[in-house]
Amino acid sequence: MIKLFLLDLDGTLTEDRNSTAIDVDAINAIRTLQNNGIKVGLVSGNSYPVLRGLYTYLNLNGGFVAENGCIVFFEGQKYRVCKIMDKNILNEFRSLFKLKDTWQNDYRECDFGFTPAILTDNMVEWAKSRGLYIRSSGYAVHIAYKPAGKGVGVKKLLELQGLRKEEVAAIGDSLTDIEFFNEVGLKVAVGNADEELKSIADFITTNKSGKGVKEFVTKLLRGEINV
Ligand SMILES: O=C(O)COP(=O)(O)O
Ligand SMILES: [Mg+2]
Repeated sequence: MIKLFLLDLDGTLTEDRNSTAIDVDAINAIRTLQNNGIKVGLVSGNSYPVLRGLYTYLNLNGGFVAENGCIVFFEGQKYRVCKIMDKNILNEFRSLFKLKDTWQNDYRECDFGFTPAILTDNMVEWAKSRGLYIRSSGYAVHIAYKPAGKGVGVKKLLELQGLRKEEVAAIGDSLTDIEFFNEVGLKVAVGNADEELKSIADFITTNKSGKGVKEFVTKLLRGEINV
């Protein structure tokens, strides 16, 4: 039985990929889910303050994971599970690749985002040589010290709640959700997700992003998803 539903934010809870408008139907759907006793949480590459605010105002109860796995929040407590980023590494990345800092970098500790969200082979090589995690969410290129990635944060969040993988469902859109999916029992990709994520999903929604969230939640509550 699913006890916790974890959602990616950008491209999943929004109206579309590349949009930051949260889909109101998706909000209503997750509220109904919580009212039916299933906890709801967020797992995102966004910074801690952004997610803390959103989590509060969406009135969620299943905790959240910020900074692509590096920061975990549950029941009033914040946990940092990755190494703090070295400013020299950020400066090296900036000078080598000329990407733009995302506005949330002022509020980050471990995982930093840059735009445009296009990952090149040179960036991957550089990250490898520095022992860094690097991925594009479709919104930004993210770098952090390894071990990082949404999986490390999700693992911690499940431990804090005493939940088994099989009791948790996840929904996402991008390659940053691969590690997230590896830590849960039921993996759902929105209809417009990256092909690689779809290839490891148990369920792919017909609809894109937020409308896909609504579609999955409706099916789950009707008992139409076999878990
Ligand atoms: O922070 C980003 O770049 C994307 O965030 P997401 O993990 O919510 O899709
Ligand atoms: Mg996303």
